[in-house]
Amino acid sequence: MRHILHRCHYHYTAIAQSPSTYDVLCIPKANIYRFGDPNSAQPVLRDVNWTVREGESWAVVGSGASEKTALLETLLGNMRISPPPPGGPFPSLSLKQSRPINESVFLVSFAHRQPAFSGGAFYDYTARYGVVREEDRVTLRQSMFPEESGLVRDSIKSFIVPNNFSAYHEHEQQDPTSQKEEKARRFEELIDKLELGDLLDLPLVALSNGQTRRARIVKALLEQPDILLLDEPLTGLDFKTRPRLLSLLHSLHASNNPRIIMGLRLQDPIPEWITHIALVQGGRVKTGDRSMMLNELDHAHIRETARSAASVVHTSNSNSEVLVDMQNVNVRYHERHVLKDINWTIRSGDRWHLQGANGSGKTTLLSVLTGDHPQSYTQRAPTSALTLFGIPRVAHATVQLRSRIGVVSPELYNAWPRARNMTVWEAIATGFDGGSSPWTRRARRGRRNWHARDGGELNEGERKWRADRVWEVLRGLGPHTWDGTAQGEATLVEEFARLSFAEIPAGVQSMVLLMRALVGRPPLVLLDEVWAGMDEGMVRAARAYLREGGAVVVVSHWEDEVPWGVDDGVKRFKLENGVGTVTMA
Ligand SMILES: Nc1ncnc2c1ncn2[C@@H]1O[C@H](COP(=O)(O)OP(=O)(O)OP(=O)(O)O)[C@@H](O)[C@H]1O
Repeated sequence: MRHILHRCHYHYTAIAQSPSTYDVLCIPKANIYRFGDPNSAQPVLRDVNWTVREGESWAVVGSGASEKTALLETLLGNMRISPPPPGGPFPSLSLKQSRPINESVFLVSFAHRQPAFSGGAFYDYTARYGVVREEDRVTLRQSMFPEESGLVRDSIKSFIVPNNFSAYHEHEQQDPTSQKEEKARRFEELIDKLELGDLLDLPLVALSNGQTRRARIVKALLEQPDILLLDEPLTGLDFKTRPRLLSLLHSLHASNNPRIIMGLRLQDPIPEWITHIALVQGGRVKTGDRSMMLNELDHAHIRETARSAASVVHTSNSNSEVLVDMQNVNVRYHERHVLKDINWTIRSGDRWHLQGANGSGKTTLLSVLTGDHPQSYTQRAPTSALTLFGIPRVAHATVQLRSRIGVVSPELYNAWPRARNMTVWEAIATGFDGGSSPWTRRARRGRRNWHARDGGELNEGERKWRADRVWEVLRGLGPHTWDGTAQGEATLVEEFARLSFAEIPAGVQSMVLLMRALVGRPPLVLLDEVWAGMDEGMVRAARAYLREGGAVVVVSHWEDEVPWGVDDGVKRFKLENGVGTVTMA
């Protein structure tokens, strides 16, 4: 594609012109490097030539989450632009020069989920389901107004600018009371538009994934940035919330309050109000208006083929073994009755799509099924029953259930320890027992041996089976499968297995956690929002791989992310107002 070399227009030079000609951002023909890397190093992005003008609405679309994120990070000032844009190291030009970049440009990313806050240790995310601990009691409302809720100590209050309104609206010079009122008014409006009103007094830890994501967007908007970068904002949002959010973002963007730039995956639909697209692929950025770039996207976007691939091998029938049997299962948190008399049977070979709006109880239901939820113990006769693998839940040790149910979920991803020096191979191998280390304590002191399910060590035959199985999964889902060529399998797989888990990109970490869930050949696999952050090639490889194997439950708000079609006999379990219903596809 022919690149037009843009000249950057500063705010102060453009001010006499029509407002539509202002440049909001400008990177004029430059390479992007990580800070600390010299110009002789390999740039993260090459020959970027990109101008965003006032009035344009941009999406940054990328095939790999890491490249797309690199461009968004550049806008945040976290990458080095060489040569730098005229007037300074940052690409944002039309903004108030007096405002530091960390106040004027914000990024809220759903592609790269929050890493664990636990300094590298595995933290117990199941704590959310039990009695909420004192330190987790911060409510949604308090988190939005920390300076007023006692969460900020008096001694540091004077260092906090109540909000950024005075810096932002220099000419308005609002007094502190009207600033507060304005912030409160905006808060009410946003809470209403994103339907968070009923949740304001819940502890943050009690919010579902979709509720948390909406809350993070509100929090960022209350900080009044000039530009809000939203990376994959539709991830994990239910189908009713998506148009609401998009319409809110459109109206905010139209009034420059703030300007929105969206990060999207190649496979995501482009909202109709987006006028321009920056396509990040193979270390280069192509930019242009919507109609021109949609052609580029079609070209870049290899349509999913897995659905039409060879038909599935394993399917269930009414004689297949019952793995899970729920009879009148209920979960309550005080007056909130989240699951009401749920009846659900999962058989060997079943393919389930678990559906329901944000907050409808999907994660809660899965946590009952894995035995992580304390209320899984209270589902007993005569009122209810929870039978797992043929025996009542209460008769199972929870650790044993972990080796029989493979799980990938946002909670697991967030909680996964990253500071430890764990290789990709070891991370996958933890899947046999569902813990976070494959080795016994003694092994860590020098003699490496596998954990066994009873806490002891394994014999040689079992050790060999496990090691072979890790390599098998790596061959089935490793990097050579993501580009569809399957080239260089042996070398790629070996090199990949040796990488540090903590240092691979977020989408690749998701892929490794999927391999971990599958490695032990568990009879039941639960995949909750498993595709977040993965690029299209990974999704395609994973979907093709998942067409075989044991019973699988997929949680996704996107019908086309479910790896099976009608012909594969996929069944749907839908939660609505706490009630579950089964529908066949
Ligand atoms: N400790 C708690 N106290 C009160 N309510 C809670 C608690 N934990 C969860 N909830 C509520 O239970 C409901 C179900 O949450 P859950 O995480 O199961 O939803 P979900 O269907 O998985 O949503 P999403 O699609 O957003 O991930 C939510 O409305 C949530 O706020």
